[in-house]
Amino acid sequence: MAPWGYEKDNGPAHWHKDCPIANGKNQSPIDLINGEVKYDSGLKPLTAKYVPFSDAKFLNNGHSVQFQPSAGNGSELTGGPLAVKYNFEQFHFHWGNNDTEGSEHRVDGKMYPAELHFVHWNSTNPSFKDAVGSGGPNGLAVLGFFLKVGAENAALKPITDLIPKVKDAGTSVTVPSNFDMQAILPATLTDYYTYDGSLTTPPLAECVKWIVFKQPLEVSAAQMEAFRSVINRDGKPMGGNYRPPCPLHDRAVKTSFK
Ligand SMILES: CCc1cc2c(cc1OS(N)(=O)=O)CC[C@@H]1[C@@H]2CC[C@]2(C)[C@@H](O)CC[C@@H]12
Ligand SMILES: [Zn+2]
Repeated sequence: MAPWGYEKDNGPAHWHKDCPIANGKNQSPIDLINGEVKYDSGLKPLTAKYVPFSDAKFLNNGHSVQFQPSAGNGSELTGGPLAVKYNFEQFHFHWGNNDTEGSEHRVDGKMYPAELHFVHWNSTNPSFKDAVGSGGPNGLAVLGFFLKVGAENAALKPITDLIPKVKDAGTSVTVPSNFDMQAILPATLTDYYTYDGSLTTPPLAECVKWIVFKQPLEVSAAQMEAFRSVINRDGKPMGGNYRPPCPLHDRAVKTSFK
């Protein structure tokens, strides 16, 4: 099969041919149906401690645009549904070609124009790749934030301002060392959905504790348009780089809020 993508001839409906786990029982994303989730009073807020990176790239990998430090620097995630400390690895985005589509997770069938994933790996593993392959849903912890169009997002501006420099697949740019990643996050990481799932692109490994925040972040229309100028390896707009929802099977979605 042609390398995987999001087009008609290589999109999500084809992925099972190279990745049979695509039809597994713990796949992501899912539709978060409020009538079916279960409040869990044991779910505490999460704590993300992000230290500014001295050497990080912002890159276009053909499927997304991604913030990627060259090495760990002690940035970590703890709390919530997590039993141990998780190290920050990268963040990246999924978006649509118009405001009615773009997010991977949905809420009662509603899609947001984009979704931001902060990726962390279980620190009991020697490396990120080991964590991906560690088996079971505790290898990675991914924070998902919906993006909606509204006020300009000043914390994300240093990143969205770099997008024109990574318009073409395979390009990258150095991120200024004064970029404050912590500022992207809401002050308190309280109201979220959490469930056991997978990577949302091949190899679709079922290694992710998903933590999706109820409250969307806002970005301006201009910031949304910046994403829509990015192109993929086929020279087409990258917008639409989201997988449709997968069956829940017998998983429970828990919430930290009533
Ligand atoms: C969770 C973020 C993440 C990590 C990876 C992918 C996709 C990912 O985004 S997502 N949307 O969170 O699932 C696809 C490529 C994967 C990578 C995890 C590590 C690898 C599996 C490598 O070992 C080889 C291919 C890599
Ligand atoms: Zn993602």
